[in-house]
Order: sequence, then structure tokens, then C-alpha cells
Amino acid sequence: MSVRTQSSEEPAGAVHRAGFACFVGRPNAGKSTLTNALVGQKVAITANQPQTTRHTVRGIVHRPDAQLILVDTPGLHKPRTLLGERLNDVVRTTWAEVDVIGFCLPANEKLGPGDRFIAKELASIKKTPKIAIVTKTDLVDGKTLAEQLIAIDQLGKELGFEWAEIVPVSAVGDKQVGLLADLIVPLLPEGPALYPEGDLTDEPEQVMIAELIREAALEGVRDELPHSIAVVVEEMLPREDRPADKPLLDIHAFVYIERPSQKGIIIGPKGKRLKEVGIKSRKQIEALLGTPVFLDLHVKVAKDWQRDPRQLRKLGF
Ligand SMILES: Nc1nc2c(ncn2[C@@H]2O[C@H](COP(=O)(O)OP(=O)(O)OP(=O)(O)O)[C@@H](O)[C@H]2O)c(=O)[nH]1
Repeated sequence: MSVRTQSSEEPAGAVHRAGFACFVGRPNAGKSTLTNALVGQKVAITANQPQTTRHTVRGIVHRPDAQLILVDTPGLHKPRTLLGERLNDVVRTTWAEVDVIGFCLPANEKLGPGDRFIAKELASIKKTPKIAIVTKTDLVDGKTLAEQLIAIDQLGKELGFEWAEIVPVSAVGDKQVGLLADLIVPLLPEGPALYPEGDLTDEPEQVMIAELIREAALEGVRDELPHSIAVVVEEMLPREDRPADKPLLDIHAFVYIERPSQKGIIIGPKGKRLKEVGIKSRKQIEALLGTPVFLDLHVKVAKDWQRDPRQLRKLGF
């Protein structure tokens, strides 16, 4: 077993590499946080709640020697609804297309059936190198970490493959995140940069904005509305008749819920809660786009949208 704590010096050459990596792992394993730490900007949505990442969000790491494009997939899980099945399809398609797969396993949770389920699926993808990433190392002591590293090495052996690397990281503590990038880069194919410098994500702005609104709308009501909220940005238009130095962007968005009874929870007494959601997400959208925004939010009921293919398509899944 080789566990990396330090980068081995690559001979300095003129080789430039570019390619794709994705992080897989159970819900809450720390994939989005790690993506953000590597890219250095909030592009994926994180939360204390499983399955927040519904869209494939790419973050791009630009380096002089390489361009690493990170594809952040939803967690693979036992599908119970049509949405669940679609999410799993997205995950498998992504795996088949990337150059490196990073399997995220939290240091503070023993390997469980969920991890084995994913590892088994990974084992069937023969040609893509797989790096085991032990996340959240700041939450455990050395002994627990060592046991986890051994268990992960063992898991690979049981399933008949070797991890390309096993790397402990802490995205929150900024430990070994740079090293992880150093270890992924040599596994990418040689080639020129695929995206212009400065691009951090190619996720359409509308999707990122919808995710910001969804995150704000979920805050404080996750227990009541765990996976029932979808957000769609209907329209984004610069306000007419504004002086050039005082632009305003009008954004109209719908917050979809599954049942009329959920309306009250989202809107709150006298619309107070929805207003707060609007203010909070507007500030984040303004920070993202760098322009003042007028955000118009409407709540709509889309009955059982998670189970209805037509609704799912409309909501962008
Ligand atoms: N202490 C600590 N917490 C972390 C670390 N990385 C992630 N977390 C926390 O773990 C939780 C889940 O992290 P996410 O990045 O949203 O996990 P994910 O794997 O993307 O989750 P899904 O989108 O549900 O698949 C969040 O509360 C994070 O703040 C870390 O390095 N240290």
C-alpha cells in the first residue's frame, strides 16, 4: 500500500496535460467541498444534507503545467424514484468519460455497505485510474486515519484492483488539497488547455443561480422539505432605460414544491420567509455575476415532480 503524504517531484518538462476528473462517493462524503477547495471558488453547492448536488458542475483548476477539469456528480445511491435512477445514470456516464476517478471516503465514518456498493461499481470500470481520497481528516486522530487507510487498501484488493493512490485530505483544514492535484495531474493525457484561462466553470449561469436560490430556500426547512424543492430560472434580462453606470439585471425564478401544503413552509407568515430567501440568494447572485440584481421569486406547485418524467425534463433533469 502506498499512502501519499508528500508529492514526489515530477521531472520538470515542457509537457502540458489537460483532462477530466470526477469525485464519487456516498452523499455527504465531501465531494463538493473538495471541488471548491481545489478550484478556489464556490461553484458547487454544499450543505449538511445528502444529495444537494443535482447538476453536474465543473470546476477548472488552471496550472502552468496542466488544466484539470473537475466534474462533480451527484452521489450514487439506491434509486427509489425516477429522479434517483436518472442521477445514477449521470454518475455512470461521467465515470466512463473521465481520465481519473477520485473515490471520496470520509475519515470519520467506517466503510459501510454504501461505500462497497460504489466500490463494486468502480471495479467494473477497468481502464480509468481510481484514487481513493480520505476526506475530512481534520475530524479524526492518527490511529483512526491509519485504520481507515488500511481498510480502503483492503477494499481495493477484495474487489481485485489497486488504487492508483490513496490520499488523505482535509478540504476544510486545507491539508493536502494541493498534493491531491499534484497526484491527479500526471494521470491526465498530454494536451493543450481545453478552456480559456479564467474560466472556473462552464455550468450555465442560470443553473448556478437556481442552485443558489435552492440552497437558500432549503435553509432551516431541510427536515420538512428534504428533497422536494426545485428551482428554475425562467428569465434573465437587463432592465431597460438604466444608465450605463447603474445596470440592473431582472431575474425571474420559480421555486417548485410538490404539494400545496408545502407552500406555507416556503413562504412563511406574511411572506416573510420567502422574502428572506430572496434577499439572501440575491446577494450571492450579485456576488457571482458582479452586477446589481432584482430577483423575482414565485412559488409553484408541481405535483410529485420527482416521479413525473415530463416535469423532470421541464425542471432540467
Ligand atoms: N470537518 C470537515 N468537514 C467537511 C470537510 N469536507 C466536507 N465537510 C463537510 O461535510 C458535509 C458534506 O460535504 P459536501 O461537500 O456537501 O459533500 P458531498 O459529497 O458533495 O455531498 P452530496 O452533494 O450530498 O453528494 C458538509 O457539511 C461539509 O462542510 C472537511 O474536510 N472537514
